[in-house]
Amino acid sequence: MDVFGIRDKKLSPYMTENVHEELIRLENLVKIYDTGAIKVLGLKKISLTIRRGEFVAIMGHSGSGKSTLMNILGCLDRPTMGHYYLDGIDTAELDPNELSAVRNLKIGFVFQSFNLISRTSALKNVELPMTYARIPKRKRAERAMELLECVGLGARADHMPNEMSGGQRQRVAIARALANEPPLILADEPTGNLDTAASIEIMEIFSELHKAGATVVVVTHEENIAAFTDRIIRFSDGQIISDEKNLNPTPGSGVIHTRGLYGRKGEAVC
Ligand SMILES: Nc1ncnc2c1ncn2[C@@H]1O[C@H](COP(=O)(O)OP(=O)(O)OP(=O)(O)O)[C@@H](O)[C@H]1O
Repeated sequence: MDVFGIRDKKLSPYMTENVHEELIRLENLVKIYDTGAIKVLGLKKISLTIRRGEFVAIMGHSGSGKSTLMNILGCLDRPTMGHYYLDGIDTAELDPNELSAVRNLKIGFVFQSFNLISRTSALKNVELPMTYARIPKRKRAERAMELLECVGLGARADHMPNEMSGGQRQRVAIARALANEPPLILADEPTGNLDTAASIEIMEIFSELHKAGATVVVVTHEENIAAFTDRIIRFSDGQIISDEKNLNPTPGSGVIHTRGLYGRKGEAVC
């Protein structure tokens, strides 16, 4: 199987072939944690489809299975049973190298704790995924600068993470997540370490990215954060207990300049 050229090591970040309407398809997904003495069911036969361009919140109490799901969606862990198709690819068929290549090209991660590299400038942090994708140095720097400008941090490109506020760090992390134009943005409690104003700012960026065509999946505990999304999926005890459209999402401010930020190849609507 040729996973969109990964076997050929053609790791172009701007690949848009294999565009599948269903970006995520989970079929009877089961995750069992085998701790030796006992087996814990993390996910119980989850079936779910997320279409390209959706903006989705995953909610649920502690222990409901959100992190387990995010780890599988992010190709960081494998299901015990069932299938996870990402952009039409059955991730179960990939070897570890292919899986990490898929991760780098198809998924942009945003974490609660930002996960920026300290003592490394904002610009270099954003460049990093492009280094793994073998983008030439000049192009990397250009694109990283463009992304930082889009999230309003052009003037901070040389700053280190510890010279920035939490909200600014998370904006750098979002710029980094977008570096390879991944079709999927996975954000795990992205506002968990932020105050209300910064949280709103971050959700407005996601909202604008969604309008620009990105598929964004956000795990959150907070109703006002989930309110920005178009679809809220609630988990309890490893199962989906509700999956509802949010007909009146909190709007983005529109001040974030996403034109050219995402989907320059026409995959997304800018
Ligand atoms: N590594 C592990 N080993 C054993 N059991 C685990 C492991 N990780 C998760 N679990 C169990 O799987 C279930 C789902 O846990 P998960 O971490 O996915 O929940 P969560 O909704 O993300 O919780 P939180 O909001 O607290 O992060 C829980 O019963 C948990 O105890």
